[in-house]
Amino acid sequence: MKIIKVTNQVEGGKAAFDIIKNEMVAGNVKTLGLATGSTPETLYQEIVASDLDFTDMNSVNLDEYVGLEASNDQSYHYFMKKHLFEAKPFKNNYLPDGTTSDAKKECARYDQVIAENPIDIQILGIGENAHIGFNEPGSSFEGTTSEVKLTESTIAANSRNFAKKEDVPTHAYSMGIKSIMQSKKIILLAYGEKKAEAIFNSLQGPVTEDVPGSALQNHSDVIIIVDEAAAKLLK
Ligand SMILES: N[C@@H]1[C@@H](O)[C@H](O)[C@@H](COP(=O)(O)O)O[C@@H]1O
Repeated sequence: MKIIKVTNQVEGGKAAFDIIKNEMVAGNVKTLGLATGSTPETLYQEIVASDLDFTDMNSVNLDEYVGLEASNDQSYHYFMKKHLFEAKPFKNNYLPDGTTSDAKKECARYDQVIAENPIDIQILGIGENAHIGFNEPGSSFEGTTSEVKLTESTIAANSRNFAKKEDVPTHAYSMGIKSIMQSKKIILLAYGEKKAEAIFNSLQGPVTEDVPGSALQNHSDVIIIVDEAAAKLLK
């Protein structure tokens, strides 16, 4: 596990961009695993401002809220379009379909998408409770795509993006930890003091399903990009 400390989120976006660019130039990337949330926004800004071409590449996103149409401005489809896909077209962009009510079928479909598009580099943010994707504490490390019930703390944290807390969906489809761990390379980004505990527990605490991010300790190629505040509990 390599830890890169940066001064702020803009520098973090640049550091992640440089890694992705080098891997792309070396011909190592066919499929990029993407994340939502405010954390990867500066990385996406770097990509948009660059001359990198994604038209031969595929993207696979981690998750989507259940019940939100792609046109809903709170959906992760919408987020990705706005922050990346509109400016940088890919061959295919895959996300779970939040409007499908047949959860079993949708999760099987998404597992198939992941199997057909092995992820070369997976970008991750982390929740304050150390969730990755939407895999909340207690999620199995052997899990594949599933419908997840969001915890109260995740709903509270994510409510800042919604008009009111009641608008936050209670469920999401999320890629499982097993699938995340099958990515060849993982870049986890975290900024701000609110993430300090999650970063410490994930990187230096025991490896346990109570801390989803701690699964990353078992991966052979993980790069953590953190600012001082998120790194402040690390020893
Ligand atoms: N499902 C997403 C995660 O993938 C993301 O890492 C997390 C943190 O969001 P933020 O980057 O806005 O702090 O939020 C959501 O729950």
